Amino acid sequence: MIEVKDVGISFKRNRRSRRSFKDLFSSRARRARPDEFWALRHVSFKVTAGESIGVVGRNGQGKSTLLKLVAGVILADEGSVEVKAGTAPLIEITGGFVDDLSVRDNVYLTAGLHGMTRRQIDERFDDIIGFADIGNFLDTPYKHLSSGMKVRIAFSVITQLDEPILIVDEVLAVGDKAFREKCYRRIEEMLAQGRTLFFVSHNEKDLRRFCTRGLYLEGGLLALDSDIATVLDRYNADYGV
Ligand SMILES: Nc1ncnc2c1ncn2[C@@H]1O[C@H](COP(=O)(O)OP(=O)(O)OP(=O)(O)O)[C@@H](O)[C@H]1O
Repeated sequence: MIEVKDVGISFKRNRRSRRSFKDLFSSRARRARPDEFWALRHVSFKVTAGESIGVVGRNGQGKSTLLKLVAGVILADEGSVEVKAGTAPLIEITGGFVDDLSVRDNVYLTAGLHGMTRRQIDERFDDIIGFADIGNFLDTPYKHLSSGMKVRIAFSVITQLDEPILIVDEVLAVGDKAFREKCYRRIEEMLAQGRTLFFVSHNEKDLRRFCTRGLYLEGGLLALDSDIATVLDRYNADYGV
């Protein structure tokens, strides 16, 4: 379902140092500047349908970047990422929502972008809003919601999409305990339906609960790709307290 081959992506540390016009025409090697670094490099793995994968690693080791590559939000500088099915990503707190649009409009926009018709969205609208349980804020601009409310509505929408691959970054951590548990049950239901999951978390219990396989990123490299227990043991041995 997913094939990531020798993928690399580089970022600039300093946004103000622009690429010169000359750089555009020079080779990739020449373009490698001291202020560029590889957030991910030489990363390869394959995922089959129905697998649930936990991505672990310390802060800044490339976990969210990997999720964004799989979601197609960013493109690799090296190698290839092939994703043979649609993805429902919840990677940033904003959930890809537009700040100035109301909650209602954002629901229609996001679901529409994932191929749902207006009628299909109308049918699921009450379920989406009911699950999020955000009270009477349907016509409020998204930017005025609290972080927890933003995540509630974003999670609710993306889990109502029919996309086979669910991608969830740590954002759920801002939800309150009761809502998190509701989300986790929803994720379990989706796994039982055979969906594929990519999950980033710093919570070992959650990783063990949902994931069968782990990818351990260290310094942008894939340090270990194994069953989740082995990956967590290794991560704990390296950095556990
Ligand atoms: N758009 C960007 N421009 C420049 N640097 C970036 C960009 N996105 C990510 N980075 C950098 O790439 C590295 C990897 O970031 P990433 O968000 O993937 O880490 P992470 O493992 O998800 O971290 P955390 O556990 O803190 O969420 C970091 O050094 C980060 O600063």
